[in-house]
Amino acid sequence: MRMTGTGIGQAVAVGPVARMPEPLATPADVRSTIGVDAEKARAVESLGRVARALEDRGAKAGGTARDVLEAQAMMAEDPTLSDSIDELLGQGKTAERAVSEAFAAFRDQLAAMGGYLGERAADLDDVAQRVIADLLGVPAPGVPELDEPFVLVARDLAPADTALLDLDKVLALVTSDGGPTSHTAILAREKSIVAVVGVLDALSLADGETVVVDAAAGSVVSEPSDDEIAAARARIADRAALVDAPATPGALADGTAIPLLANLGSSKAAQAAADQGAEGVGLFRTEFLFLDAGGSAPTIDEQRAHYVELLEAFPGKKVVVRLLDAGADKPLEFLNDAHEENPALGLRGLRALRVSEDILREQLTALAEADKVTSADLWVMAPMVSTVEETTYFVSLAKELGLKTVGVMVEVPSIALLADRVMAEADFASIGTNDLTQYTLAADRLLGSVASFQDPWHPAVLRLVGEVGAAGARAGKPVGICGEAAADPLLAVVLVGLGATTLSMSPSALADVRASLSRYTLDEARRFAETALAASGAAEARAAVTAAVESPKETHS
Ligand SMILES: C=C(OP(=O)(O)O)C(=O)O
Ligand SMILES: [Mg+2]
Repeated sequence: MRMTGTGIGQAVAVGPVARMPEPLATPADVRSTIGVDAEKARAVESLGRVARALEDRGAKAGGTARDVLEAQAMMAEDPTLSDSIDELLGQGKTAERAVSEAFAAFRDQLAAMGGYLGERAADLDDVAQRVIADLLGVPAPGVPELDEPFVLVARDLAPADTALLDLDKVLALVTSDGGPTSHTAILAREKSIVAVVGVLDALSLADGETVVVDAAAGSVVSEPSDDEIAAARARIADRAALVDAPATPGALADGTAIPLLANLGSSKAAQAAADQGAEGVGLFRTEFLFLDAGGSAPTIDEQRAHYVELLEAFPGKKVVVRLLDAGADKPLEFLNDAHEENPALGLRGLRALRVSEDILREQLTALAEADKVTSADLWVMAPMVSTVEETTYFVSLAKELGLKTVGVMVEVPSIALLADRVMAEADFASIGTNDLTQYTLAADRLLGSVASFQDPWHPAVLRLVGEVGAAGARAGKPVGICGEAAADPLLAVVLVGLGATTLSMSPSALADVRASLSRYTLDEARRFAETALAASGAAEARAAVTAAVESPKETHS
């Protein structure tokens, strides 16, 4: 049987299923026999113990996992939750029951919000289970411990479990819940774990049965035939060879160079990206620097130190730093108004920086100073630019403050449509396909209910990319892609056919994209682009290009 979901990455795995144990039963609603104060003491101690344990696991895991686990630890000690637990204890309930009810009420509120917050509901369930297990003195539910490697099947994986998965044991992850922005998906992507999330029938898989998990196809095949297993094993061997192959510069089959760059959010990840063959950095997101600074912008000195560390990791290489993109999915208290009804259409990105121009000037100054003492080739660009006038404003300010190569992100359809005029002002453009898709299809990128619209294969998005590519070629200026679209190996070829001159992506995607580009010439890439543009929707475009790739003769006719 073939089940489908959202695949994360391109890899494939074969192995026996191991199911996550089912959650603990809801504690019975019986009256406490030890009294309110004693129950309160038990609850407080347990919540504290679980919070500390989550923090310890976070410290051990580091990176994104640490942030996720620390957020969970904070949930355990959330004052609103502890108030409702106290209230329930006051009614004579046991600590187990009060914790269960209070967390369940809060999780329902989150789930009802949908989108990013809805996907945090699973995190809350996990914290509740850990506290109840602690109160009952039983082990916390978690990943099974087996001697042989297995495919882990679960409703949804708690961040605490994903973060600490033993990658030698877990061949793949299959979950019945969770969307592309769930923590499971984010962490699986970061750790390069083969994963398919949102497989509705996943829980019908039984312990011990063999499955083929294909992330590229977003499928899970149960009871696979011998041929299917052999084909999957051959792909596993091919991928292993690919990942181990020396990281040559990105190029098409006819030798056209397409530099492959990394998307980074912290200079700490720079060395690992260089090791995975990144030829530079195509998008350095600076929001994290500002989020970590706590309540105000970091000083010029603090910023300079961070930028120097980044630039030093790429001597002689291109590094594109994006100015602070606060607002919408990345709000910052000191720059954004929390009360906007449509923050994605509000004062975000360059619009917010322009209102607080001192912050913009300080960031540009810190970058110019870091550039002076390092040998990387620093480019800077502004996020959420929607007019030619904003382009002129940003380019002239950045140049006045000493930056040499200054460009804009193309994330809003208006400037893709006026790309000629934008390219006359800017030194380069970098297309952010995540936002460009959100704005072209009018679909909030954080909202699960409209996730199906958020597909960069949509010909409307591709047509805008083509406008920018053509304008770049006419002006003789580079056009990069730095949204998730560049990490899709087949779409990457289409984007090059539309005029992209560089591609930037999370480092774990580099090997697959490099291999895919090397299979096609520029002429073929252009033909695939035409095929995609001629389709009427995202699914049709993907299917038409996949068919063209599989029967090359037709594309030549
Ligand atoms: C690269 C992009 O920026 P971010 O995902 O940080 O908004 C994008 O919008 O495609
Ligand atoms: Mg963006």
